[in-house]
Amino acid sequence: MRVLLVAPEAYPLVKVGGLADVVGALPKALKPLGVEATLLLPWHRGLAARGVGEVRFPFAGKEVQAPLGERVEGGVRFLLLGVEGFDRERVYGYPDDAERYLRFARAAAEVARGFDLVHAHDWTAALLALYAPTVYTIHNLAHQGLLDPGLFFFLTGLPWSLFHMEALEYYGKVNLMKGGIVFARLVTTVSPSYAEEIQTPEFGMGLDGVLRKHAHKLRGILNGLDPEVFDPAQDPHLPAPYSREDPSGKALAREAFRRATGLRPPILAYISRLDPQKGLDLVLEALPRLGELGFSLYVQGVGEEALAQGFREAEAKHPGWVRFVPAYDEALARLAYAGAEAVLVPSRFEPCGLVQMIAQRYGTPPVARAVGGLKDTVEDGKTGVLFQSYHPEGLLYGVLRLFRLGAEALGLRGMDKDFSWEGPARAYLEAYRRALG
Ligand SMILES: Nc1ncnc2c1ncn2[C@@H]1O[C@H](COP(=O)(O)OP(=O)(O)O[C@H]2O[C@H](CO)[C@@H](O)[C@H](O)[C@H]2O)[C@@H](O)[C@H]1O
Repeated sequence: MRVLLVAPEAYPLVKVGGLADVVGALPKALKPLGVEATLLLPWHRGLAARGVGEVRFPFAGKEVQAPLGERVEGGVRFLLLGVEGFDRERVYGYPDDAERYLRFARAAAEVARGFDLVHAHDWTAALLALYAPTVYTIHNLAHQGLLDPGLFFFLTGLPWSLFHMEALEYYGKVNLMKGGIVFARLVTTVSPSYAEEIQTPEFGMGLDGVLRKHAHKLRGILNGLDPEVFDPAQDPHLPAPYSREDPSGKALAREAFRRATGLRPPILAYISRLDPQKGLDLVLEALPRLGELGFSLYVQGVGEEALAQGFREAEAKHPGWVRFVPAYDEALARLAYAGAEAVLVPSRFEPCGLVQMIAQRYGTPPVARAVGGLKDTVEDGKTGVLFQSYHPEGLLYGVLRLFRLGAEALGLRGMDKDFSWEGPARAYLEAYRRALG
C-alpha cells in the first residue's frame, strides 16, 4: 500500500509542536506493516532537498507550476512542494495562511495521483479529501481554516454547489476542517477520549454537530512516541544516559538542569506552545502560591504575546524561583524533561498531548488535567496526577497531591509505560484498509 501523508510540519525537518512529532514517526512505524508512506510538506524556507521535477496544477483560473524536492531522512522519504507563499520565516501565523495552505493542498492533490491513499493532517491538508481517497486526522479542532467563499471558489475552481450546510459552508464561510470531516472516507483523532469529547458542544469548537453526524466514520487512535527520538538512554542532550533499570544518570540531569536554570528544587516545568489551549492562565494565577509553597517554576515556550508578557513579568518579579525561556530549544527541553521534579500539563483541552508522555518516558511525573489524551495516558496516582477542575486550586491540589504521593517513585513507575507506535500503527493500517475497502 502506498500512502501519501500530507502535513504542514514533520520532525526532523520542521517542527512547531506535537503534530510534527507524530507525522515524523508514523511512516517509520508503518514500514514493518508493509505500508510505504511518503511525507509531503510545503517547501519551507531553508529546507534543503534534491529537485525531482515539477508539479502543475490549476489555481486561481490559471495553470501554475511548483518545484518538487525530495529528501530521505531516517529512512523516511520526504517530498517538498515549492508552492508560492512558503519562503517565509515561520510555518504559521500569517494573515494569508488559509490561502497559501489552500494552494499547497491543491498542488498536493496532483502529487496524490501516484498513491493509493492520502492521509491528511489537520486543516492545512483537509482539502485533499475532496480530490483523493483520504483518511483525515484531526490533531487540533481549534484551528479550522476559514475562508471567504468567493475567494475559495475562485482559487480552487470547485463548484458553488459545495457551498451548503452539509458540505463546506460554515456560518457564511468555507471551513476547511469541516470539509475534511465531511469528505474524508475515515476521520481519526489522536486519542479515544478526544474522539468522544469533540462530539459535545463543550469541546466541539462549533463542529460537534458535524462530528456527531459523521461519528460512524470517526475513530480515536492514541498517538505513540518515537522510541528513538525520545529515549533517555540515548539522548545526546543529557549529561549521562539513564534507564528504568539504571536511573542513576537522572541525578546528573537534575544537577545540569538546576545549573542551567539557576533554580532550586523542586522545579515544576512547563514545555509547550504558549497557547490558551494549554492552561497557562492557571499557572499564572497559581504562581504566587507555588512560590510560597517552596516550588520553582520553569516555563519554556513560544506563542501568544500576552502569555509571554505574563511570564516575563513573573520572572522579573520573582527572579529567584521563576525562569521563562521564550525560545524553541530542543536541547533545553530534553534537559527539562529529565531534570525537573514534575511537568505541568494543565490544558483546557488536549487532543492527545505528547509532553506528558515524554515526561513519563524520562521518569518525570506529570501533573495534568483530566481531559482528552491526558486522561488516556497518565495513570492517576500511579505515574502522575490528574486533576479535574479548570481552576488554579485544581492545579495546586494536583501538585501537592503528587508530592504527597512521592513524585520520584511515580516518575520511575512512568518509565514502564508503553508509548510505542506499534499499536497505533496497526490501528492506522486498519483505518487505511477500511478507507480503501
Ligand atoms: N519551546 C519549545 N522548545 C522545545 N520543544 C517544544 C517547545 N514547545 C513545544 N515543544 C515540543 O512540541 C511538542 C508538543 O506536543 P504536544 O502534542 O504536547 O502539543 P501540541 O499542542 O503542539 O500538538 C497538537 O498535536 C499533537 C499531535 O497529535 C497532540 O498530541 C496535541 O494534543 C495537539 O494539541 C513536544 O514534543 C514538546 O516538547
